[in-house]
Amino acid sequence: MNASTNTSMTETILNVEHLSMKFGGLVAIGDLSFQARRGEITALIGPNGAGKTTVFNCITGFYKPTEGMITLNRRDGSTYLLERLPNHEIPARAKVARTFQNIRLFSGMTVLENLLVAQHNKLMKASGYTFLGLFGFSSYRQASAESIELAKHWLAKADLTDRADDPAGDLPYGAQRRLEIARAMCTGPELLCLDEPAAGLNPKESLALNTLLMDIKDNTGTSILLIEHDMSVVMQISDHVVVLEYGRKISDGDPEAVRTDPKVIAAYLGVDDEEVETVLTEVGDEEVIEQLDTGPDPDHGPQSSASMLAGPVSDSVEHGDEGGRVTVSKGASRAARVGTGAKASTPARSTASKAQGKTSEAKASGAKTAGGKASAKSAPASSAKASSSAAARPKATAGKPAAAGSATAKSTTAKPAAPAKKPAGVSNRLVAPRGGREDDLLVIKGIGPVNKKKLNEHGIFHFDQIAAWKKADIEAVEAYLAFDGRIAREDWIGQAKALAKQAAKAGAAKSAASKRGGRK
Ligand SMILES: Nc1ncnc2c1ncn2[C@@H]1O[C@H](COP(=O)(O)OP(=O)(O)OP(=O)(O)O)[C@@H](O)[C@H]1O
Repeated sequence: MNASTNTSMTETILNVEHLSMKFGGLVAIGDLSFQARRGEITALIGPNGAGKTTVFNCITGFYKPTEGMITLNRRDGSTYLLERLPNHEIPARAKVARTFQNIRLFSGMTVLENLLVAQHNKLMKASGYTFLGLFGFSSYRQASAESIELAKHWLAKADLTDRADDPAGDLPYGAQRRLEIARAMCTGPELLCLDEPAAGLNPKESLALNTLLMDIKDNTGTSILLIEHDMSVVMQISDHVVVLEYGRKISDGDPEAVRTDPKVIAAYLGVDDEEVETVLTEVGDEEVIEQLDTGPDPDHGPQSSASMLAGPVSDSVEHGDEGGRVTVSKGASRAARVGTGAKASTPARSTASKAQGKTSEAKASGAKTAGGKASAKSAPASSAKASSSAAARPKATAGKPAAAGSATAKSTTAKPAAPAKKPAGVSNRLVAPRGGREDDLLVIKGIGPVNKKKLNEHGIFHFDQIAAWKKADIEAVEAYLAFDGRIAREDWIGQAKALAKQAAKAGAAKSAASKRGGRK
């Protein structure tokens, strides 16, 4: 048994130290350290491919990390090194439970049965792992009654009592998410790991989720580690936020500190476009605004990557030679670009122009990244380490040139880059709204005023235009919106199809009515 008493660590439930995870040549997580405190909600955020799920998979034993240590301190003082525990022992012994990005319920079983199945281990133990349970062995009967009570308790907490006898698969999406969490809670976890619990939820369902998570936090003592893209959830309920970019930590602190951290804003981590603008205005940091306001780089256009945020295809993360430290290519990180404090308008372009050569090299070698995720290609020897000094806040250096010797500082004196190529446009763009009247794109969840403005600027005014987008259109649009994958994640096309259908129906009804009116 690798459990030992450790009283000094009682405030920290989870201690991740120098965690690295490589998949072949790809470094999904590089030298990551952070802590989660007992009784708190810790959020792990970052753009697609930042390594969040990989961290979860290491904590819950699905992956054995390449390097590093993950220590779980239980309330009774025992300590478990999770990377050494067989994965099936992590829930039972270390008391870590998790949910997945894709709901994994027994959809044919009832809601109540799902909660009872979760307690199978406890019941098996009570039966002495024999058939005695069938004959009403008293310890089994007691455990069985307790299991039902616990299931009922979590049914009520998740607001699912009325649906107890319905098949889990019949529940609305938001209720299924809550059921998954209730099921995990029936195992009595000390640490609950939730992978994007708010994904696909409508605002009402999101609110119900927040309520459930706050209830868990306030009344059970279970600590929560949360991966989430929905910033309203993160900012409202988290005590502590850790931000990843390309497998490395770029920020760590309370929600307000992280929200206004220029490195985070620069990386657009999990923050909606609208929110970025609000934050920048609140922060009032013109230098950061200027640095970000350079428009999509040609290297970040749809040809090389689906997102201007994803970095050129050749941008990479790799292990350095000394001490197994991980280096991140400068061009890969928007956060690092801000961190140099280099003057506005030149850094992004200059870095982009430097990256141009690498991009074509990557293309030639066929090193493509799916959905803008980090590629496994080696960074050049000159790539700067993404050290905390490189990531110093630009406010501290406002108005000053970047530190001598910094890669980006040099780039500020470079000749201006060639004019940017325009990213390929959307196939069905219009010069102006049809009949001079545009649809209210703001009713599509995920499109806020900033995105709407950008869409309009790119000739998109109507639901049916969005409904008709194909893969290439989505890539073209994502080149000027923040975040890879948001169109699919928020199902803009599905929403637009439904709205276009409604609008067509309303239009048909109106013209029928006017015809009838004309005949009278
Ligand atoms: N089993 C695997 N084999 C190879 N590469 C993997 C594997 N799992 C993850 N990766 C890669 O590791 C990187 C990090 O992926 P991960 O899923 O952890 O990111 P994430 O931050 O959770 O992204 P998302 O928000 O899209 O879920 C990605 O480049 C991904 O392609």
